[in-house]
Amino acid sequence: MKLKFSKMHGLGNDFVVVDGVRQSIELTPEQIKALGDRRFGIGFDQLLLVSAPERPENDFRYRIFNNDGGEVEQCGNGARCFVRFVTEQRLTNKQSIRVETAKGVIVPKLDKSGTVTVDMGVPHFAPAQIPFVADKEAISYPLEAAGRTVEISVVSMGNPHAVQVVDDVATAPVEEVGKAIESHPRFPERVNAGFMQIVARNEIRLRVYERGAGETLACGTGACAAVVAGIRRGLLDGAVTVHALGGDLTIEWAGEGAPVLMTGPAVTVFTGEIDV
Ligand SMILES: N[C@@H](CCC[C@H](N)C(=O)O)C(=O)O
Repeated sequence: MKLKFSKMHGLGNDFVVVDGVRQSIELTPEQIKALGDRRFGIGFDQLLLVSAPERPENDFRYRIFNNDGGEVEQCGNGARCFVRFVTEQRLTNKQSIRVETAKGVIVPKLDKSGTVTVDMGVPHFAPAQIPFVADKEAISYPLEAAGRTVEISVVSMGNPHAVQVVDDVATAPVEEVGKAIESHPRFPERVNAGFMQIVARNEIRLRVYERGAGETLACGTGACAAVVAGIRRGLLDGAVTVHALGGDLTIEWAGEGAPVLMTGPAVTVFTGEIDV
């Protein structure tokens, strides 16, 4: 089968985006893993499969796969690339698009400047909703990982996040500790591990060791989770610039029960066709 795709990125978090509206596509986890190989395949952090919605009031459905082949619930940078993709491919001319994900509908909007703002939905904190093994809900929890005790906040942005505050992201042991947290037994569905440095009440630096992909240059849901965790810990105010390795995002959150808004760029690098 010939598969047409676009190679895209959001701040260097890179994607292969596939049109499942006009092509009929079923990919196995092994095929996704092979396509994701940076030497023998195309290479990407996540593959996004765009298809027709299940419910008529929505515009599209999109499914997200990590480069280890596993399907996940949500992807912030991917949501922005999704909007640019359906616009560039002329699958819609709407500016505000309702898209079904594995964890509900999100509503990204393409701004006139070319950036995309996404309503990423309401964050959740109850251990069962992450899922995270804990006796009761708390703002933060001590966790043993890679021979140290770290203090993490847990946040579900549809997908699971564990965020810790560090003095300096440049020297934080992201690979070692991130890997240990990602597959820690207290996270039965694994987790994305965020390392956040507070620069000011409206500015952070962030690195994320992503579940199923390793450290990426940026993680949209990770940025949302970090800002929400920082606000709940009393360290940040409601609108924050997040400096990721690949560039900046703006994250806004009005507090408990409110949705998180994420604004940032989405770029098409090239289009192609590959045999699968
Ligand atoms: N890069 C993403 C998140 C992708 C999914 C994540 N690795 C998971 O397993 O939950 C983003 O921009 O949010």
